[in-house]
Amino acid sequence: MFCLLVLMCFGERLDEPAVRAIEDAERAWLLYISRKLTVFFFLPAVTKHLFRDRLRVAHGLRMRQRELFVPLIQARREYKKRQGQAVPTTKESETTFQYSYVDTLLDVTLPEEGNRPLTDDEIVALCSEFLNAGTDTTSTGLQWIMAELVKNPEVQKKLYDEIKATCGDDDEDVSEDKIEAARMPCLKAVILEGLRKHPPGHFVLPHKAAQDMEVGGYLIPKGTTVNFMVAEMGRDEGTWEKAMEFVPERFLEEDGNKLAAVDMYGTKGIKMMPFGVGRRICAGLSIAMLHLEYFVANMVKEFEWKEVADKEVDFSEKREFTTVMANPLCPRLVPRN
Ligand code: HEM
Repeated sequence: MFCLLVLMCFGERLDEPAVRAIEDAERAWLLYISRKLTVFFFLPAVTKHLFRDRLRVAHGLRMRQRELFVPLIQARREYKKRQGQAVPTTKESETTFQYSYVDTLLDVTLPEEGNRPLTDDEIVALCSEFLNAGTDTTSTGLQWIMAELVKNPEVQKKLYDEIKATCGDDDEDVSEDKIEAARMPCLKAVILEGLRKHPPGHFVLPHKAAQDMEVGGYLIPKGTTVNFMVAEMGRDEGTWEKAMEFVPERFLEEDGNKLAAVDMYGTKGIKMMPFGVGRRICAGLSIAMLHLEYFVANMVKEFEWKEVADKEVDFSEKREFTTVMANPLCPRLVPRN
């Protein structure tokens, strides 16, 4: 997942050591900021003096990201300059992709600051956010979904039948085009049910009340930090029948052949919000859904996922950057052919 996100971010297919170096730098940054920097939410004018060593360490970690990212950003700047000219048949054309997230950042200008472009430091921070936001979330979601498929073989069988009906005896991947063309309602329902029961983030990012609000008789004063109990919403027995069971059919029309209307954006009402809702909704919702559909479909197409006797699926949770399986999934994979 990380390799894929690095490619999308910088538009370059890097070799394994280079990807690992970026992954290590990102993990170190993420662990440090989530464990040590939350203290600065409180009285920052005071805490920034009391805990200045923490700021120094965080600065060092950011410099490491800078060291790794800036050459890639610079390469992309030069690639963009050359675009329009004939692309030479060199190593570059095999490993360099036509579009990347960095390209979009290089095009950004800030009208309120005299139309200046983003600085390298700002681009580094945004790339870091992109890599962190898009990897652990999707891989955590994927692990929970596969765990449910191991525990519910009859659902896995239904999904495999849908995949076979879509691909026939085709040996190739279940491609994005096939998923879109065939619609694959069972696949989509499995993903939605997985995200309802096991949202990778049990909270969204901290939000702030823009004005005084009354909610359920309580005053939320302007400026208050607020958050939302994402997991509890998806597991609410008042909203969802058999909330703690894995029932993808709840997202299908009665005849089971069509996906029922699902409002992931919260425009009509909010019953689950694994990606948040409203203005700050996950910027990667569509790509995340596509990644989950693609990986689940292909992993089920290639293997039957079975429970192992002394390594039963354990749905206990552990809070890391996302809420992961406390005891990671250890299934037996039986090749389909
Ligand atoms: C299953 C996978 C994913 C889940 C469950 C997920 C969930 C979320 C959630 C809950 C938020 C916070 C929303 C809020 O504060 O209201 C968020 C924000 C964000 N996500 Fe995702 N995400 C996923 C995948 C991705 C991917 C693949 C990308 C990028 C490629 C991405 C990029 C972002 C960004 C940039 C933000 C910050 C948006 C902002 O602050 O305005 N996410 N995501």
